[in-house]
Amino acid sequence: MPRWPPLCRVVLLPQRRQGKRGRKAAATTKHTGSPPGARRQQPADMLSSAHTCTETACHKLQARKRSRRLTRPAHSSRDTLPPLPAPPRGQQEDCMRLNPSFAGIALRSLLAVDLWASKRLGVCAAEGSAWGGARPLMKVVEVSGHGLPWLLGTAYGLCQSDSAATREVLLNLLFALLLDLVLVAVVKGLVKRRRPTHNKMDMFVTISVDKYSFPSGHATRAALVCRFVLHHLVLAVPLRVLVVLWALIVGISRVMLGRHNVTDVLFGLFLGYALYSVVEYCWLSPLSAPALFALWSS
Ligand SMILES: CC(C)=CCC/C(C)=C/CC/C(C)=C/COP(=O)(O)O
Repeated sequence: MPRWPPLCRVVLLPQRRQGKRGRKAAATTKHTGSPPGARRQQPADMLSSAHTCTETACHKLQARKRSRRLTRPAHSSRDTLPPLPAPPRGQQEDCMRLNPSFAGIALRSLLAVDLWASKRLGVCAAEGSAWGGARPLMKVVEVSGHGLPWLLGTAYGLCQSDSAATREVLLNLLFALLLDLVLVAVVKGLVKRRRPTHNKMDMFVTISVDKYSFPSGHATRAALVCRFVLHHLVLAVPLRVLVVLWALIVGISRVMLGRHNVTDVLFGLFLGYALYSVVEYCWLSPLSAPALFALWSS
């Protein structure tokens, strides 16, 4: 059997069905590697045919088997060409690596920029870093957005409150904080993105999933609490501005301390903001959760 050039699919046609013109074409193809009348392949064509080359590489084995199969008599009941079988799994992965999708390239580029920017912005990651002197202050900001003080403070306020309205708001804040802890733990456990390598693991009280960084728990909490407070507390404008600034500073401090990449914080802020809408939707009141409120008033 003749050996055909690897790019040439003409070889896959059975000789007996080609006729005179077909045989001539096949002869030309054998000699030049391209069908008669076809212009010579230009560099641009080669670029655009990269996919074909990859596909051919992936199907090389299958094409050989297939051409062997085509030597059977033309009167065979299976005269028509069967579809090419899917390449084995390993070869499929090679194809994907050689032909990354636009989304894949965009995501990889975003992550590369994210890592680079996060490293540059981690100016308080250690005492010896560019802004190492500000590290103690950043750690105070860290504690201000930590889950434990917020949970303990809300629970304490709930125990002390003597008005039904305050109790309702604090009970919902407690519910929101717990929901946030669970959601962040689930996403961290699923995504399993490691914290930046320049992070010093000297954080105030952590749980097991806190070895992961996506999303930032501090950022979700800051955005959630910020929306909650702005919605349920009557505050003067300067105080409202301070609350928003606090949430932003908590987010920024996560990157400056080297705890997180920028995307962890951005997604965290988005998640916390969205979570508040869920809390509003599931708002607990003496009407929707009478047992819970009865328990508290007794
Ligand atoms: C009731 C209970 C389970 C309390 C746990 C409070 C706690 C230890 C929360 C973890 C807060 C924390 C360290 C989050 C990590 O924040 P990132 O911004 O570093 O993701």
